[in-house]
Amino acid sequence: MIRAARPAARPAPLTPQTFAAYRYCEAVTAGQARNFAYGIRLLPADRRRAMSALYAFSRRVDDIGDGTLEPAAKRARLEETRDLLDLVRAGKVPDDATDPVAVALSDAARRFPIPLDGLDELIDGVLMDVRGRTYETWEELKEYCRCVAGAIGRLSLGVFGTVPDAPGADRAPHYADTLGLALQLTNILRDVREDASGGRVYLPREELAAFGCTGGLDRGVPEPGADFAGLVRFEVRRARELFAEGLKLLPLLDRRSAACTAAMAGIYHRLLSRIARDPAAVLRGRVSLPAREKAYVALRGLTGLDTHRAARPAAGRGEAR
Ligand SMILES: CC(C)=CCC/C(C)=C/CC/C(C)=C/COP(=O)(O)OP(=O)(O)O
Repeated sequence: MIRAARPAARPAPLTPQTFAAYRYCEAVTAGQARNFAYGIRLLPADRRRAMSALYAFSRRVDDIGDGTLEPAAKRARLEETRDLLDLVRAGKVPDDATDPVAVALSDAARRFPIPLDGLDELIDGVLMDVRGRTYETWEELKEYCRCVAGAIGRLSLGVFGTVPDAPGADRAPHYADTLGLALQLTNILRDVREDASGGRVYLPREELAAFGCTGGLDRGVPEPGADFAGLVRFEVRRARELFAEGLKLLPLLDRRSAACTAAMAGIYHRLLSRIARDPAAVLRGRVSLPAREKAYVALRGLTGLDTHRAARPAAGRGEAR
């Protein structure tokens, strides 16, 4: 079980090489984490660095999956990444190794009880993508979401820790995992058209069929008679339930980790509300929040305000349901 928010012993100072490696990971995070960077920025330096290392490693895995290589080459690259992870886990990456992501992740894993097996799960999830797996039911899709997002929640919790003697702290991994599911389902709704045009359909086949949405999403034009808005509202309801459960994590975290989590979740929760108000928007393009709104949500994360709103049931907020 994860307990202390900080390692007990006074941490060793960073070597120049690990400092440079973290700088690289922080640049990747600042440049590419359009949403999550807002939360990560709220953490104290040691946790911010560790989260950047996790982000940079995850980004690499994701980029292999989303890239243009042939499936066999993608699988080979993913297995190479797994081999690198084994070296990190075994403590066999020296500070002067050439790969800054491996150096930073190794240092982070020495400082925090990060359950690195979560990164194996991420690789497994991306392998499902590469193999073109589709999902018949929510139960099946949930397994995929657990690998690619629930695992990120559990890895993050390793960096955050829980406050000492918090009642119910043993539930923290479950809440972190569930918050990851909420984020991933939101992501799947947001990217439904882009993914469909790349030949990837994540939403459960039986649910697509129940709403008559069996084709046309790649062109942004559901088939005649399809109830696309109904499908989206159904998935939004599910995502909101996952948010409500996952956000029970917040009282178990210290203020800065709670702020980071609240900012990440708050931004995605607002994205979900936008999608709920106008389901067809996801067929027209990528739904996103303006930078100033993300900054505002992050600020509210620091005060706990947005999180409480996200954790409340959504009834009566004037959105299509
Ligand atoms: C406890 C805790 C911190 C839980 C959170 C777990 C977490 C951060 C999961 C990430 C999953 C996700 C939706 C990734 C999308 O990345 P992307 O690069 O597609 O995102 P973007 O396009 O929105 O920037």
